[in-house]
Formats: sequence, C-alpha cells, structure tokens
Amino acid sequence: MTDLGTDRTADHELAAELATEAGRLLLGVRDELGFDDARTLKDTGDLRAHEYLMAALAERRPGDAVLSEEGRASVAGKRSAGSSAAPTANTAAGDRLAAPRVWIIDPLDGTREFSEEGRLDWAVHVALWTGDRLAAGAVALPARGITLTTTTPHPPNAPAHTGEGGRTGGVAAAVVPTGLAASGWTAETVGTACAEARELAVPEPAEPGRLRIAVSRTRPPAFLEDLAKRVPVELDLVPIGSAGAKISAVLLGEVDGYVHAGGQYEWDSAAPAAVALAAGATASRLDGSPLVYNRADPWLPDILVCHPGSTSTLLTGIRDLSDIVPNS
Ligand SMILES: Nc1ncnc2c1ncn2[C@@H]1O[C@H](COP(=O)(O)O)[C@@H](OP(=O)(O)O)[C@H]1O
Ligand SMILES: [Mg+2]
Repeated sequence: MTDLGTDRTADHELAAELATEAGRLLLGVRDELGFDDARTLKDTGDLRAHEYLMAALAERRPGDAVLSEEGRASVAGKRSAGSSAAPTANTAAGDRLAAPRVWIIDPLDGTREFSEEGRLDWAVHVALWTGDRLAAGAVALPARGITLTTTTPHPPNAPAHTGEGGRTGGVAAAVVPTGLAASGWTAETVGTACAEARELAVPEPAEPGRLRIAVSRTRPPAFLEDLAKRVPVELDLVPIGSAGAKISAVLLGEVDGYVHAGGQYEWDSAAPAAVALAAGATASRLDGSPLVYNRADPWLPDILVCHPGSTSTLLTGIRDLSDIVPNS
C-alpha cells in the first residue's frame, strides 16, 4: 500500500476531486429525473452520491474509516430509484472511534434545495479528521461551478496564518472553478463563480457596523432576532439553504457570518469548517469552544463561522442569550 497517510497534498486533492465528481453526478441526476417528483429526486441524489463516494474512498483510501450521512443504520431501508440495495454502511462505530483517519462526508447537503429547480444552494461535503483536527476538506457547489477546498500553502513553506480564527497547521484554502455550472446559466445566475483558481481568505465585513448573517431557509434560529437587538451592530439575516453553501457564502464575502443552533450533525459542518479554518475564519461552537469530530454521537448542534474580527461581537451577544440558545 502506498504511504498516503503522510501525503497531505494528496488528501486535499482527493477531497476536492471526490466532492467535485459527486457534484457532477448530482447535476446529472437533476437532468435525468427533472423536478416533478421531489422525494424521488432527493433520495436518488442522496444515495447515488453516497455510493459514489463510498466506492471511491474504499478504492483510494482503503485503510481509512468513513462516516457518511447516508451510511447510518437509520437510512438502511432507503432505496434508490431502480435499485434494491440498501446504502453501503459506514465503518462500524468501534473501529471508527479508534481510527486515526476518518472521512466525514455529506453526499448531498441542502437536499431540499437540490430538489428545487433553479436553486444553487446545495453542496457535497468531503472532510478528513485525523484525531485532533480537520486535516483536509472540500465543499463542492456543483450548480455554481466551483469547489472550495483546503490546500497546502503556496509557496509550500509559507508561514501558517495565525489569528483568533487561526489557519490550522500550515493549511491554506482555495476556490477552484469546475466547469460544471448548469448549461445555459449566465454569470449572474451562478453568482461569484470564479474563472480561475484563487486562494481563499475570509474577507472582512463589507460594511462597518453591519453584519449579514446566513441562516437556514427553513429552520432559522429564533434567537437570532434577539441577538440582533443585543449586538452593537446591525444584523441582516440572509436565508440560504445548506450548511456548506452558507459557510461558502461567508468565505466568498457574500455574507459576513453563519450562526446556527438547535440541531445539526458532524457531516453538515466538517468539510465547510475545514475550509473555513484554512481560510483564516473562526469556526467554533456557539460557546467559543472548538468543533470536535468523530465522536460516538455525531450530533453537533451549533456552529459559528465568521471573520475573526467579528467573533467577539457575536460570541458575546450569544453568551448574553445563553438561557434561550438551544444547545442540545
Ligand atoms: N435542527 C436540525 N436538526 C437536524 N439537522 C439539521 C437541523 N437544522 C439543519 N440541519 C441540517 O443541516 C443542513 C443545512 O440545513 P439548512 O439548509 O436548513 O441550514 C441540512 O442537511 P441535509 O440537507 O444534508 O439534510 C439539514 O438537514
Ligand atoms: Mg447535511
């Protein structure tokens, strides 16, 4: 077996490749099935992307553990259109918890938005957790024709960025065009898709005194209305689907932060948090503690992502509301 475990560049590249290719497959599922039957479209997308990623990881990283949203025992009865097979199972929990390298994947984040014609806010998440940190990660935004990914810094020995959010371990981030944006869509419809790969560093808020905060379209945390009254800046809430799409919007400067409470799983945030930390952003729990992955229970109910300069404003306001912030 090749010594892939020590090849960090290969892990970044693999994460980006697999997320992008699963995204290509998902665009094909949308083209194939159309939007008339949302349930079938969602289930087929979830399962086909899951099967592709499980097979690719088994082939390319045979020694590594995998935790996928769609590999849970609770989805074992799910059927893909035209298939009688249950989804490929995750690594058994005991083995996963002891494994030094665990891929944490969400084959289709923003499943609801994937099933709505014309929506761009859905994603594929591929992350690698190595015991104490997110070592690599990629978020594909297939309908926007871009993938956000961790990379090795360029030049390779550039000093690691430090700061409150703190780039981790000399890892950098990039946004890469994939050429996948849906045919017939214009630059306006795909938003800030980039023409060529560029380094990604979380931008400062566009306007002093105002923070645009991405929130769930369907489950915006109620406490954000209260938070808006307590922070010394104006908060504009911007509904976007998919945790990956929301965190990407922070890194692309389309919003200034993402605040979520009340429920989520490790696969919803691992890959976008990996890219966010590598891009110099704060990515933490709402009490300011680090995000920790590969636990026995994958429930990870809250997250903050923002420019480090906005962290204390948001965390202080959230702490003042701690009696009403749902955290379990
Ligand atoms: N309260 C909650 N409980 C469980 N999962 C939640 C949740 N709120 C959001 N999520 C998950 O987080 C992802 C982003 O949600 P949203 O677009 O509402 O912000 C979705 O992932 P999936 O699409 O992979 O299921 C969604 O299921
Ligand atoms: Mg998800």
